[in-house]
Amino acid sequence: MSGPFSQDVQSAIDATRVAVAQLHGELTRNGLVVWTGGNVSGRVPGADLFVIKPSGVSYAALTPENMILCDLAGEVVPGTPGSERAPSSDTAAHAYVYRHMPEVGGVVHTHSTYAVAWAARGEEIPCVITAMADEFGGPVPVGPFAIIGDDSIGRGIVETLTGHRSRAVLMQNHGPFTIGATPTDAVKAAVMVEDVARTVQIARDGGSLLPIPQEAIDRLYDRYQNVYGQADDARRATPAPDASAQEEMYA
Ligand SMILES: O=C(CO)[C@@H](O)[C@H](O)COP(=O)(O)O
Repeated sequence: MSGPFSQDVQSAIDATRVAVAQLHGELTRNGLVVWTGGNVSGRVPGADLFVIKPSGVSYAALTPENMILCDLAGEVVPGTPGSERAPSSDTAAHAYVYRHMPEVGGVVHTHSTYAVAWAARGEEIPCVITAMADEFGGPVPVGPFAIIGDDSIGRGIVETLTGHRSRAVLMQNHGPFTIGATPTDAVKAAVMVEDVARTVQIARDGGSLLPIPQEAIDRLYDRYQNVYGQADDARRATPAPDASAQEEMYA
């Protein structure tokens, strides 16, 4: 798709630019990145397009106008604001996720310390606290080692998270990638995965971890996804994998 766009699509692009630019501020506010590491993208509702940050640009300099509009092949849409700059080095990975997971509206990558430490060990985060059962419905899985810049990271994310309750994957030796129904939802998952990575690490440093029975994990997850919060919460737009599929995976 190339411009000029219909008024509806242009409005959606403009709103996505604002949201994605602002959400980068959450990565720095929550201490999930240093310098120019990490990135947020958002699908443009109603169009085969997404918005992502330019590569290697200071967080303080990110604005709606310098966000970059891409098609779902990961190509920059020429002639649009920001298109003169190189997009994020993870653009191909984000594009792959949007192509293969139509329910996903936002993708986030950070280098948050504790999550990266689990990724460096290639170790999934076990589900030993209720906050994890609520948010991720089980352990946070590890994805394969993948080279930056092509489809490999995207393939690893999609292969690992398809049919999985978790909206976060720890790409081995690299770090967390999270998905969500919206860009905000994906940023929330990035904040939460660092929080649980830190807490579980501290717990394990202090002694043995106590597992939560699968049946309790299922109940906590179901309640958090379907009862907690408000009925119009964006994450409700994404149907969660059913419990039986999860049980097979954990068997
Ligand atoms: O780890 C990586 C590359 O996967 C990134 O997080 C970079 O650290 C930030 O890259 P840009 O989005 O600025 O290109």
